Amino acid sequence: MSKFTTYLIIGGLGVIIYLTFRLWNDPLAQYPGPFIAKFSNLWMCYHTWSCDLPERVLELHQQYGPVIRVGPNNLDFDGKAAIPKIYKAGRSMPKSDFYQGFTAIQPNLFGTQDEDLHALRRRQMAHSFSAASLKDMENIFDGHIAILLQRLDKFAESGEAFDLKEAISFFTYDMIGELAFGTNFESQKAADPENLPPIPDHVLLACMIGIMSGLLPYSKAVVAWLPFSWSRRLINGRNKLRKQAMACVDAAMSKEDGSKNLLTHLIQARDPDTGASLTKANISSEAFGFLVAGAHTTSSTLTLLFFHLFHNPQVLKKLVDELDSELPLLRETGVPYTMSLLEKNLPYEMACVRENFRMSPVFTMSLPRVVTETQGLDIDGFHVPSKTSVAITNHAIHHNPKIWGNSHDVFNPERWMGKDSRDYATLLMPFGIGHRSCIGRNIAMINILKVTSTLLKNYEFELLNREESLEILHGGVAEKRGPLMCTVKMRY
Ligand code: HEM
Repeated sequence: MSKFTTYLIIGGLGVIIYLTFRLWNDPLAQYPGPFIAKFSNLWMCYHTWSCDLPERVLELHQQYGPVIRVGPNNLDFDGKAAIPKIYKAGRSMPKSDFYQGFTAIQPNLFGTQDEDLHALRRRQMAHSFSAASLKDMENIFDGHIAILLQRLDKFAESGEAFDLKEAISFFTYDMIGELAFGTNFESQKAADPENLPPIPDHVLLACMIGIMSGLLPYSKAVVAWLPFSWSRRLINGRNKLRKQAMACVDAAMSKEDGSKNLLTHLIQARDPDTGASLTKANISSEAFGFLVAGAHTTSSTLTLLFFHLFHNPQVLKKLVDELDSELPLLRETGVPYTMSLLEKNLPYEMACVRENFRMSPVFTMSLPRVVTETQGLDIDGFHVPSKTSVAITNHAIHHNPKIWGNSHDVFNPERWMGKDSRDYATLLMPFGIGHRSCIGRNIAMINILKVTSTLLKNYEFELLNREESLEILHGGVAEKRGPLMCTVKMRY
């Protein structure tokens, strides 16, 4: 027998012994799911890479019920009783190793598993994200919206068809870039997709590494050395983004021009107990986190909202009627609507925004937490052993027919106008839930409300392809597949 055959037999025996051991010694054996998930995270990895993981998770819940097994140590729930157990238990349910995949400079507010560090950073940053502080930065939002309006005016004058998804992406990257780094990426001006930071690639890479951390202890190092063009593309994208972030922070720290944005707030942030400030590496990793967590999420949400509105003409008409009766003509003032005006009274617009978050949440990666109680934890009537990773996939709970009825796949803002809307709101988790939920929620809402109101008040959009059905790529942060091609006319 050749040496190679001997090694092959020994390797094969090793695999058989491992699999048998896992099957006999499997604390999650009772939970249904794909067979391969009993042994490995490859099922999750494959579907993350295919950008359809949330849809496969939804199908499994429809087949097996409220809890499914998606990895050797991973359960996914889709019932309302699971929400407080997983996301409102504070420090007793910390983030899992999945989040290690997101560290590009240092662990930041989003990715850190250290609850003390998280609490300190959240205290240091809370003020900059408050509604009052954002009012001081309203000029940043308005400046970039004004450029978006100029671009749309040109399309209206020429009658040329254009990609609204791309126009929104340029706007959002410039806007969040200026908030996070005090730098205008000028992608609206360049109108070149090559200028956009490679955030979707970074997020996809982070999710793949995060999922593999349960499979390979050194997954980050391993991915860096894989000889495939796709892994090289993702790694290069991350390196480019990291360099860009650090250069912007260097420039902003040396300029001190009195401008107010999230970066200048980070530079001034102090530990309330010790007075210590953040180091340059701390600041870079937080600003990097803002761009990654805030730009693609906001632009995707806006694109999906417009897609749903344009494909539901009755809803669109009702919304435009509300804007016409509640808001003054914009061209008389010359600047986008102020937050104080929009906050006032646009219940139907808010219902449309909520329904879009329900139908098409964009932060659709799994948000796993670890059970730390030594005796395990009962979640929605199921006993979960200690150290298990548990999550709720927001796409799956948002489409659970037991909660939303059989019309869960219909875009129907009316469901947010009725008496059940308060209960529904507790089940909507586009921004996560609990102490690790989105700190940038106010920024996202300001953008969404300002852009939606301003664009629909000023323009009438015509889709190039009315028959197009919605396909979503779930690469960690979801986006509509392909462009959203339109023509546009001025309304007045
Ligand atoms: C529509 C837009 C947005 C959506 C859907 C969204 C969604 C989310 C979700 C689901 C989480 C929780 C993740 C988890 O539990 O692991 C989160 C956290 C976070 N988001 Fe957002 N986000 C949006 C916009 C923003 C913006 C504009 C910023 C900043 C400029 C931002 C910064 C963050 C940060 C720093 C965290 C970590 C918070 C913590 O752990 O304390 N997000 N976001």
